[in-house]
Amino acid sequence: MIQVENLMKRYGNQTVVDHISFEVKEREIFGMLGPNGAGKTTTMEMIEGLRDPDDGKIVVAGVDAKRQKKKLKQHIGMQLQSTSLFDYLTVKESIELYASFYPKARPVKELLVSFDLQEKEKTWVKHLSGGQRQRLAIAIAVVHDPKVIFLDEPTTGLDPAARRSLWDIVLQLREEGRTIFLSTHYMEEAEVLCDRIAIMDRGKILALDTPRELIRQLGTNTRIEFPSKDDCYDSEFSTLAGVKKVVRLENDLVQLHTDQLADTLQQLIPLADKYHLPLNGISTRTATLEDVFLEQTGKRLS
Ligand SMILES: Nc1ncnc2c1ncn2[C@@H]1O[C@H](COP(=O)(O)OP(=O)(O)OP(=O)(O)O)[C@@H](O)[C@H]1O
Repeated sequence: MIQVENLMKRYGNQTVVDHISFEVKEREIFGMLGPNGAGKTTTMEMIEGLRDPDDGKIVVAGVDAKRQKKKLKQHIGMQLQSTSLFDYLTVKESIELYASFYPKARPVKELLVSFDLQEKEKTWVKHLSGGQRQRLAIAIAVVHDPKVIFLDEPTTGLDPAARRSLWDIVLQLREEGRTIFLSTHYMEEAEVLCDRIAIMDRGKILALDTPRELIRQLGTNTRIEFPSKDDCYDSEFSTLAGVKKVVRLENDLVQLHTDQLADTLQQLIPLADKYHLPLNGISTRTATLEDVFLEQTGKRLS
């Protein structure tokens, strides 16, 4: 549904999107995960025809995004980081306004129901909660029934309940047969929603696959973390059963990557006893996309 080849964008002498290529399949939720400034918005807005690339090819639903911008608009819906809404229009009036921009639009009532905004139809935009505002922004993005929807960090700033309710909406959009391109810096969001994820940092795609496969490629499935001020015991940690890697984190934390959690812990406790190492605050967890990100970039996403 989307093909991107060798896409590049420069601002001054900074290359913010560095020759990236990828494809998004039909009816897929495709996520771009990366920290602030990674180049996600720039990439998304080039695909949407809002920014001109310096190089590369973009085809969306068979339309050349660089040359056929008018045609492109019929096929795509966008929720930008700052979708313009008018404070003193009601929810219903806002949808009607955006619907009037297109020759054919979905019935307003249907959108109010789909986005759980019936009770707010007469409420001014100014008085909506963050979650309701985002739901309205997405309702407006799909008012012309587009095949492809772009959501730029749709849940940033929302509380957990509003975030989950928005996830349901995104899943529903896919159920309706749409293709969704989403950017986020929340790993959980990427893990829950996305069929495939591109991990982006400094303008480059570092890894691209399903969340499950990205985690599987790490090789070890469990992380043990505990405070450890200096690295003099790290070589001993690396000999513990199951430990494949010892990583020093910021804040005097050490992380053991293991595929035999119970065995590692069984050997770690006597070792800590022997050297009087406090294991206060020790935690164990299954590997996540955060670990994939750490592995790829050497830094934490959150
Ligand atoms: N119009 C512009 N002029 C100059 N530099 C820009 C412009 N837009 C973005 N940049 C720079 O390009 C880089 C990538 O920005 P971009 O907004 O695409 O990243 P992002 O991954 O979407 O981050 P965020 O999550 O903060 O939106 C940043 O260093 C940013 O400062």
